Amino acid sequence: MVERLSDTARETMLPPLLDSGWEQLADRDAIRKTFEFEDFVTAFGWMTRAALFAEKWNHHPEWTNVYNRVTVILTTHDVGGLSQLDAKLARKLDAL
Ligand SMILES: C[C@H](O)[C@H](O)[C@H]1CNC2=NC(N)=NC(=O)C2=N1
Repeated sequence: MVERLSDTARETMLPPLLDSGWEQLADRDAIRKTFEFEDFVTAFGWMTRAALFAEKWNHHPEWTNVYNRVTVILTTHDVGGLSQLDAKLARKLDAL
């Protein structure tokens, strides 16, 4: 059962993500990052690989793509805020 991140969990999980370019949204409990690629095909290829993990983990990003940029927002709808799954997916997106 996935749960909203506790204050203690946030203290360990969020700093590394903020260091790698994720930011917390002011108006909801979510994180956002814009990934930039060489061109549209590279961006879309990355989205395709990311989508396979999202589907495997049943945890899906809110994202938009404009040419070579993909803006990703992560939050866990089932709990109304950030959970471990968001940190896990964020780390995967950074690594892809
Ligand atoms: C029914 C289905 O398992 C849920 O809607 C899953 C699907 N993907 C999801 N993705 C995200 N980001 N948050 C969720 O709460 C979520 N829930």
